[in-house]
Amino acid sequence: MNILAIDPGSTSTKVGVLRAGKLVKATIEHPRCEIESFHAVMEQLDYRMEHLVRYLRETGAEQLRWDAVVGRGGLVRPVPSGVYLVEEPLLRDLMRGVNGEHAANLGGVMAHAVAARQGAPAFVVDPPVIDEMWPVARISGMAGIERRSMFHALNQKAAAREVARELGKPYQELNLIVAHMGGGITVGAHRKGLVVDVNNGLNGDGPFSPERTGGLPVIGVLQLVEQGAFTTEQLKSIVARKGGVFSYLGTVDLREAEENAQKGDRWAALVLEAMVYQVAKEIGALAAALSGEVDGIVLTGGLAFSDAVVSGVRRRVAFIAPLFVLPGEFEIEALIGGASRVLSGAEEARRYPGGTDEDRT
Ligand SMILES: Nc1ncnc2c1ncn2[C@@H]1O[C@H](COP(=O)(O)OP(=O)(O)O)[C@@H](O)[C@H]1O
Ligand SMILES: CCCC(=O)OP(=O)(O)O
Repeated sequence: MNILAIDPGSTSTKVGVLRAGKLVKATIEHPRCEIESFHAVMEQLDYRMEHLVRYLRETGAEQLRWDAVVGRGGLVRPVPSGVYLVEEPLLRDLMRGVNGEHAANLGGVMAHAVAARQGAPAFVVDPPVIDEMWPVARISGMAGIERRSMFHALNQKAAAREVARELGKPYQELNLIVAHMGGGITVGAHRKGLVVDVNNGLNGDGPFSPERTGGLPVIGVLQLVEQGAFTTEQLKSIVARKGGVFSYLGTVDLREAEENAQKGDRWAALVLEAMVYQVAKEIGALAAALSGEVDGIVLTGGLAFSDAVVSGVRRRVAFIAPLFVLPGEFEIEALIGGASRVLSGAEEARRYPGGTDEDRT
């Protein structure tokens, strides 16, 4: 089988080519200044496609006949976990960004563009909006504002399934707490195969991260608006891209922040300790949500490469359950895996619902 996987991130496009059973992965980096010259995510489509096509040409993959092309799913309407065929309603919702702007919206659109040239199917797998939250987790504390499922679903599910394999049990029989710790951080309670509670990774919820604020004291935010310190657009950008470690230390690179802390920068050390503390608190909260019935805690994402982060979280949560550390992310493998399961008939591709405005929540 030949499968192409496309995983657009904020400043890179990760690519996976499965060819004769062998997976080759690559990261196409996009300089921040080039990305920032676009106003909207979808305006980057031609730019990202040019880079992708050049990569495929240079690696000799342009000539391949794809059995499927699979992209990271975006911020579409809430859907159950699974592999989705990219058809008109899904394509339209990705392009409109019905649930928000994010580079991931480009994944399914790019996959469709490549696949359509050859009449191959295009898929997305476990988009960030998959919604398995139980009703009690949806109540926010204010009528009219609902907590919504928006998280690193693809990597969290892949990491959880990997730990289930290690434990020799089906994912559907385990209770796991998975912390994806990258530029953004989401922590999910996986109860018997369903993510029943998770912080919204983009809208200001949960722990702060290298580039996101996480949950903030609401009155403090309102005061900033009243004082005219920021427009709402600026605040949204801080919440999603320029908050967290960046707002305190001026970098989103944890290695740089750790180096400064090791050289004696006590403020940097305190900020990093606070991030670790908030991750541990989130894990503890979800342990309570699962009534203490936790088979394992999984740490994944780029920050799981950091000994200081892992040992800091371990120190505070080891009493709950055994810790599994899977540094980095497995999104390309999860995309290829999803497409392979559909092509081999092990799983049926799901159809994204019709997509009329009336349907939308
Ligand atoms: N070896 C490492 N030690 C500490 N931090 C690391 C290491 N490798 C990557 N990181 C940090 O992980 C974060 C990026 O994680 P990643 O999962 O790649 O995020 P994303 O996919 O969200 O961009 C950055 O803050 C980066 O500095
Ligand atoms: C939480 C939704 C997905 C997301 O935020 O991904 P990145 O952290 O890779 O931007």
